[in-house]
Amino acid sequence: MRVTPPGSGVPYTPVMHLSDNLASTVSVADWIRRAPKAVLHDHLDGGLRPATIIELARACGYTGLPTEDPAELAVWFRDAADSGSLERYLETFAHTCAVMQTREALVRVAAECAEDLAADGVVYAEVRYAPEQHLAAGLTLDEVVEAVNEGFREGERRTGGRITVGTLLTGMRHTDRSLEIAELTVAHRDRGVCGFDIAGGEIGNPPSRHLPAFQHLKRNNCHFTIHAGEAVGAESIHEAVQVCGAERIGHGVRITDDIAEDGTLGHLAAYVRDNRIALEVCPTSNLQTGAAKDYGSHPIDRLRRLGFRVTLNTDNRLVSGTTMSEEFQHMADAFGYGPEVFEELTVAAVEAAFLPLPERRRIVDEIVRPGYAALRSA
Ligand SMILES: O=c1[nH]cnc2c1ncn2[C@@H]1O[C@H](CO)[C@@H](O)[C@H]1O
Ligand SMILES: [Zn+2]
Repeated sequence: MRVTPPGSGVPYTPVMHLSDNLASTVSVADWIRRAPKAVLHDHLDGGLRPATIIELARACGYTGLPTEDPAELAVWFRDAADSGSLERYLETFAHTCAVMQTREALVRVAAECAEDLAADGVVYAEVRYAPEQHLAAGLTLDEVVEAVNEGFREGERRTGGRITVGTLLTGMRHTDRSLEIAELTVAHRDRGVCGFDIAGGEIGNPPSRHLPAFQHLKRNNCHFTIHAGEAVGAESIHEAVQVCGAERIGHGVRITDDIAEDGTLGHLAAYVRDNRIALEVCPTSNLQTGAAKDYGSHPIDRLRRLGFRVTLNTDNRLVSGTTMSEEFQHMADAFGYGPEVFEELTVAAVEAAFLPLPERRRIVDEIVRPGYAALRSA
């Protein structure tokens, strides 16, 4: 049997060993798509619809796109990002950011993002972007945040409330606006913004460069995560957690530098595991940037078995050519994961969400658990 998961355009031959209590009439791709999912690490500017980029480029007069054919553009992004280098991966964002400079464009991209995630079975999402990258046509930082929030509220409405989306405001590691973005996060908290992040090229830009931003967030009891342990090893994770105070780690897969072959944890790895610091793992993106060799040898499974709070994420749906369903499928193929493990990963993500505790519990108890129970009895 050959089935095509949503968004991939690539035929799959699913591994049919996911029998766990599931009626055999339900295909693997089908139950994966229907399974409730939560994504904590998804970049707004890395997940646009190709056709939208082309339309927005025409509207704003951007002539730098490599092609005006949507299918070709999707392939171009995935291939260009598939270089083994994080820096090259990040170069592709010049095209998406170029067309995300007006209020209308931001509202549209955010609304479509909510729709696309919901269509893929995502019930809770934290979507991040760097407001400083959307000022070229004259918007202010506040206007950028308001436009994106408006788009997400519109997208939630269009899906009939099937998804809840919060945003994380990202400061870029190579610029010096992180304190300003941290202040913006505090100013818009509880109004669509649930936290802060630092992203961009990791080499040469340690998180401690942005200490004043993190101190401001801490003084104001605000949540934040930091991209670390993607292109640089465990020392980057150490800074993010111990110097800056990150509650979650974006990627974090290089924590394996601090784990011996026999599974003995060094002090940093033990601290991360024992404090339940969530790792926002993005397998396909890791393959493209060279942080992992292939799905089968990706450390996600080892980390999960060692008791780390592992979550599964897309990073950039367009740039990495993926969806949550496809990430699930890759994990099913590589490690034989079935509904039990996906339920565990989804609950872990909701528990690590930057949401009030009662809201996390509501999503787990009223949406995630019942959703998986319904799948099992299908
Ligand atoms: O995996 C990643 N590692 C580091 N930075 C990233 C990654 N994915 C995207 N961005 C960066 O975050 C910005 C805001 O969304 C993007 O423009 C991109 O430069
Ligand atoms: Zn990322």
